[in-house]
Amino acid sequence: MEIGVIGAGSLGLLYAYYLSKKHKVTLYTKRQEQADQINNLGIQMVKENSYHTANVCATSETIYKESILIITVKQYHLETIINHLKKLSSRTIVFLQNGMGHVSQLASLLHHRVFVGIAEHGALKVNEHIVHHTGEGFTKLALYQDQVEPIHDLSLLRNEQINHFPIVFLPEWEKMLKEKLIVNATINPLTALLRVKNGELLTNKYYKKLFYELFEEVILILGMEDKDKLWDHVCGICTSTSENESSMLRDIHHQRKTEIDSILGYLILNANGKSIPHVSFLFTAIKGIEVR
Ligand SMILES: NC(=O)C1=CN([C@@H]2O[C@H](COP(=O)(O)OP(=O)(O)OC[C@H]3O[C@@H](n4cnc5c(N)ncnc54)[C@H](OP(=O)(O)O)[C@@H]3O)[C@@H](O)[C@H]2O)C=CC1
Ligand SMILES: CC(C)(CO)C(=O)C(=O)O
Repeated sequence: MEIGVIGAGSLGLLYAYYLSKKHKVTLYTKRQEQADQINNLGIQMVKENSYHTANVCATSETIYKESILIITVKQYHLETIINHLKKLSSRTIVFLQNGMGHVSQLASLLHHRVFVGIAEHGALKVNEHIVHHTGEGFTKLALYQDQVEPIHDLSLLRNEQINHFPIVFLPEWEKMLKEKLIVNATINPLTALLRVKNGELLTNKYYKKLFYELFEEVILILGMEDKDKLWDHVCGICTSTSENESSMLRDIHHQRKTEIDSILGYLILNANGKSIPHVSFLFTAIKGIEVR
């Protein structure tokens, strides 16, 4: 299959590397200098101190000619891309962003087959063409909204699995995104504000109290049932990533914009007057840190 990956940051380099094992991949960069480096040197993927190289074609031209496009830019860069996608003929488009800010924009793309997904991998861009695969996980995909599932191009991804890069398809897009949102809405802003690794939210009893109170507000806004099971899920991820800095903490350390608008901002927009003091406080605190 011909696959275009749009956004050559941490996740885009990782996905282009693995997908190129079985497919013809074009990686769309923002800057031509990055595309030139990738074309000259390939993508290098580092895992447990060993380097692996894949030759992938890269360009900064927004031609997007492939029948499958995987979007790996941050939430706050989606608008430009979505404006391009609106004008393209029908194809399969996959969104892999954390948060749910993009969901309201997907209605303008319904002439395409739109999938939303969550990436459980950990990826860290080392430089323009090298990516560190810091944690293995599933890519979970679901068809967005009421689109009838056709025999879609992505079926091939399900059938032709790539080693260390499993892809699964789930039936309920909203449940899938909400479960991931709960993780990112609790772990990310708290670790970013407290400047701690994920695991400390469980080992420090005061932080754990805040963590649980925040979790309760997030569940309330999303109207989720099965609170105990979801709390176990969030704690499980916190434990398995205990030595990680969350992406929001990393963004703050590197003085980059965070994805807070599409995580807690999205929740505030959907709170319908519910009492959510922790969510509101954390949203404003992270926005304040961004400005600083
Ligand atoms: N990294 C990870 O482990 C995971 C990330 N995610 C999610 O995936 C998404 C991407 O994250 P991540 O890869 O870490 O982010 P990065 O910031 O590393 O990568 C985003 C890339 O998109 C590029 N970009 C921005 N606008 C455009 C454009 N118009 N055309 C082409 N490229 C563009 C940026 O280019 P430039 O650098 O030149 O500005 C950057 O290279 C986020 O929503 C994140 O939450 C989810 C799970 C895991
Ligand atoms: C799962 C978690 C919290 C891992 O750090 C993450 O997705 C992130 O940091 O954005």
